[in-house]
Amino acid sequence: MIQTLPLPPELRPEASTPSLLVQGQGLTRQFEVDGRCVTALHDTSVAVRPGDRVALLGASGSGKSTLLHLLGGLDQPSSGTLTWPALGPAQHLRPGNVAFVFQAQSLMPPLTALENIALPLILLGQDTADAEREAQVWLDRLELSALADQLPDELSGGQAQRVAVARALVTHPKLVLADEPTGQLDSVTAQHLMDTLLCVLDADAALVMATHDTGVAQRLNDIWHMRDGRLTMITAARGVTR
Ligand SMILES: Nc1ncnc2c1ncn2[C@@H]1O[C@H](COP(=O)(O)OP(=O)(O)OP(=O)(O)O)[C@@H](O)[C@H]1O
Repeated sequence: MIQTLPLPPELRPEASTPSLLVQGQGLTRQFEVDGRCVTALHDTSVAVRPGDRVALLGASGSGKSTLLHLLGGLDQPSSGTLTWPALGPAQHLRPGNVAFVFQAQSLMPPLTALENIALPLILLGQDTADAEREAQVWLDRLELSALADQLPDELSGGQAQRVAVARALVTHPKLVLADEPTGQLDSVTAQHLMDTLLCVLDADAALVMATHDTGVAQRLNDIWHMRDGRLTMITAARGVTR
């Protein structure tokens, strides 16, 4: 039988830590499908701190995407509380403080690689020329300079995901949520993407990444294991931590 983990002290309802990037307590998310209630996430409590590197590991349908969407404010829990103590109210999270990298095909098709990367800065009110100058710096940093003028459908899967990483990080977000970003890449390209992401991520930014790939998960510091909508175990690189 699957049991929900007991709450560590920092996640108990009375605890509130201003430095936490996101804190979820007793999160449940239910969907109605064909008149039937599907519980995608059951009574799950999590906290993410600056500098955390977390892999969210679990089978298909275990609730990884549902949890990521809640943590990034893309969706709301059916019950439970969700706060971003160090980031402010949900409506101020994106773009800027929180960024997503999805599995594939998340770039804007009519925009070039450079324009895609500049877009979050423009949405934040930056002048287009300045935003594109910063985007060019990210293209250079990720060894994508030659692809500046390419449209998304002219890029390989690995190149498109590197552009998506640059677009996510261009605002220096404090919380990066990645939903199987290597899911459609071969293993060499996947490891290259992980190398890039871990190298260019700000040290005080947190990364939470959903993956099916234990090799990818081992590159991060903590592994949150999910099963049937529950967080069943948290492990560190060298063993069970709770
Ligand atoms: N918008 C939705 N409407 C209805 N059901 C949903 C919705 N989103 C998720 N679910 C259901 O919730 C459960 C968990 O889905 P979720 O996508 O979070 O799992 P996952 O672990 O990310 O899976 P995968 O690895 O395949 O992406 C599944 O049964 C799924 O069908």
